[in-house]
Amino acid sequence: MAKGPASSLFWVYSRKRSVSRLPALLLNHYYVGKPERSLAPTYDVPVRPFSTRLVNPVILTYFTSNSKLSSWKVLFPKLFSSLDDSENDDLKDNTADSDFEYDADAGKPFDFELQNDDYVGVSALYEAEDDANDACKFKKSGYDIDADELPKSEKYAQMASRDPVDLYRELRNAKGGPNIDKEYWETMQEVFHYFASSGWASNQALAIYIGLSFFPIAVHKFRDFFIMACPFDLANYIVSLGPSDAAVKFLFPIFVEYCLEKFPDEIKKFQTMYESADLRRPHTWFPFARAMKRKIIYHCGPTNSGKTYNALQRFMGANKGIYCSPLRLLAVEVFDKVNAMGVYCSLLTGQEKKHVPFSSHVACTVEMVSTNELYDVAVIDEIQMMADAYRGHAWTRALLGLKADEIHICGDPSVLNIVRKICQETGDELHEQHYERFKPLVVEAKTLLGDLQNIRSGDCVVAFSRREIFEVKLAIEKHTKHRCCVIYGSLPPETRRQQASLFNDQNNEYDVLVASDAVGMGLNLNIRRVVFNSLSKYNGDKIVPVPASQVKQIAGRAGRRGCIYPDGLTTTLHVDDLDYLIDCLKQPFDEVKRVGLFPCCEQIELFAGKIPNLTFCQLLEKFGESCRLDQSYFMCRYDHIKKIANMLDKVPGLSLKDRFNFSFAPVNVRDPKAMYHLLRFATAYSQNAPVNIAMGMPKGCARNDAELIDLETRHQVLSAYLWLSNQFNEDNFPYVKKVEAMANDIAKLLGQSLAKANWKPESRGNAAKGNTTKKEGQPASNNAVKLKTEKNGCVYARPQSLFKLFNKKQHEKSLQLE
Ligand SMILES: Nc1ncnc2c1ncn2[C@@H]1O[C@H](COP(=O)(O)OP(=O)(O)OP(=O)(O)O)[C@@H](O)[C@H]1O
Repeated sequence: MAKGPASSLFWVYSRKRSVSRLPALLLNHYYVGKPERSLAPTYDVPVRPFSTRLVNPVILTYFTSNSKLSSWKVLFPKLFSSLDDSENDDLKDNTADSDFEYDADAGKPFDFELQNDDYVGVSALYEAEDDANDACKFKKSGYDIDADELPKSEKYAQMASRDPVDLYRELRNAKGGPNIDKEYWETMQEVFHYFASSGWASNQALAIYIGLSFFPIAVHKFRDFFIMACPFDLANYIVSLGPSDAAVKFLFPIFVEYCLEKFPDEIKKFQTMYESADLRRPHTWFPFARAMKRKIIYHCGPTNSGKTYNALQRFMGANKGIYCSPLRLLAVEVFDKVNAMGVYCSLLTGQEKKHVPFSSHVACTVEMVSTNELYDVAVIDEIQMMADAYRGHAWTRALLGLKADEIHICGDPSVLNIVRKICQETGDELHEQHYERFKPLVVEAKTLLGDLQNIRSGDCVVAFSRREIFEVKLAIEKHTKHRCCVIYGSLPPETRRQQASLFNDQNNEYDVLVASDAVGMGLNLNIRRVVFNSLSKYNGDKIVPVPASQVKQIAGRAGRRGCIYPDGLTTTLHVDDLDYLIDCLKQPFDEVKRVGLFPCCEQIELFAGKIPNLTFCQLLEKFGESCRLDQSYFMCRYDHIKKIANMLDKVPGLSLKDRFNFSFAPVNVRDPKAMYHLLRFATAYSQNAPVNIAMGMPKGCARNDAELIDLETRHQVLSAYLWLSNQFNEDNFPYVKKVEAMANDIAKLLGQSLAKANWKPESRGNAAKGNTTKKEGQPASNNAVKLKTEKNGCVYARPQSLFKLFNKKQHEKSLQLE
């Protein structure tokens, strides 16, 4: 039986005799103040401890914040409990029943923590009442005061302090229809609507195994029950609170009582699910690594400080080593470099396996790392990616599971503290080596004054969308003598490398690089100055400022040691962005509090065994809803995986493991063509037929943006084929050689197309529909002019300086205080 607060809760609940221990446990948990671990994964809403700060704090806040009532600072909070009278009596006395193994602290007087924001509504309510000062007449034990004689505030105070169990019992035993008028009824509806959408309440409900998906249904039923049975004074009080956090916190313990009684089956079901979706203590998943005494060396510093270089020295000197890379591109670079230095090294990425005879070393992408093999030295590059919302789990798994005597991890300081914590749990010995940048990065205050004609040789212009990248390239090539290379995420690694070499080579006309954030990692480039075209980007939802850590990482690419421009410069295109850039560079690294995890296939299989008859997509969803995590971890986002899983639900004959593997295939889920091919592959595989590629080669270079996007998609499909051939039995994927050749040819075509690209870019959606707005040969000049107009027309949402924002907030606060 798991020992989390939630499980202990259920344990007491499910034991008939000890039902009345429930409040004691809740109380203790609150009293201790810091739960050992979070109850469930919550992605946006911070996980709060389950507590009894539910009813009484409303009144307590009032009492404790009122100097006249200071004698009420220490109170016995009323507990909420089961409905068994005999057992409740024990609690009402606040005396511990030794049979029930009460915690010694249960029922002791304590100060409630004040959470002013939460209770603002109620405090304001009290303040509005002149007669509030008389509240000290009210005694907690004095329920015998005639309620009708009390001023309104006292009535509310009395109501707020009532035992939720008593209240629930009254409601349950109430006879007849609702006692409230229409206006009240509407406000009550709003209150329950607020309750149903409260992240706090849904999180707290997990403690009694009311899952997130069942929570709204439970609230709905509770609402119907409550409104039908609600007496006037109670309705009056709820209406006075209105749809507010105070109302939620008042209602919640009554809701708990209601759920415990009404939904035992649902609770039991969710408990079973909950217990099989256990992602706590992930370090124990790797017993062999735990049996080793590993030495972890954290190479900690900013970009271009020599971290990876030093780690690779140890890697090359080892008898057997593994290098784990964040990108395929970087794995290939290390593979080439190490072999060139005479150390036999194989390559292992999702798409390619290159076995070098007699090799004792391997360069792989971090997802491909083996936790079965034993190594002398392992290197995990860019360890801060542990916090990545999508891929973080791969780094976490590598750090926890690698069987290596010595593990070198390279990265910025953002994850230093959490790595320290993890090492304490794993028992590994941690050594820290701190680094400084070889040469400081200099910010050019002049900027480009909004004019791309101020671009110079060796500049890298960074833009955060494919569209912007091509617009900038077009403008530069139109208005200056410079030629541009291009690097962005959806280009194949081979093309990115080709573009990087073209830019690095001093003997050609390509002297400017236009790139997305993909330039921030992995490529050694001869960049003299990084120029930010903009500092906002679309995050799939809205336009947001580029995070400071990313700005640092990208700016840090300027002036790398060993390149022809060792002094790094950075600036912005527009003067208005300069403050934000400077702020970002000045900021210390944000400390990462949680790192990513994702269940392995076996964990999902185990979970599936508990709740049969669900599709794979539903299984993933349920797992995400019900899984438990320690405080240092979050479950990685899996919306893209779910999209593929959802599509494949229509393909019969695939095992759960097949579905799991297919769902991780590296395709852009927003690209319908790529998704279509993936579906085709899965269908053929499910029928045990040879999976064919069914895709021809394009005749030549792309002549417009739609054709360029088409090339990118084709490469992606080929890449997915190769990836799948490595996950499944190769017999099912018999065209690997052909596909490899096609992928190489397309990567080359892409390179050639980029060199010629002088057309106006389109969005992927338009291109996919074949909706080309620009025909071949259309003059580029109009586009460049349009580009300027768009810029002036505020298409770009400029991020504000963080310090300015901070000062503004401070100013607003002081005004509010005044
Ligand atoms: N001691 C050294 N001798 C020669 N070259 C070095 C040395 N240390 C680092 N370099 C070179 O400096 C450049 C930056 O080093 P490295 O890649 O190790 O930095 P980093 O801190 O890991 O940066 P990033 O995180 O951006 O990769 C590389 O080209 C590397 O080869």
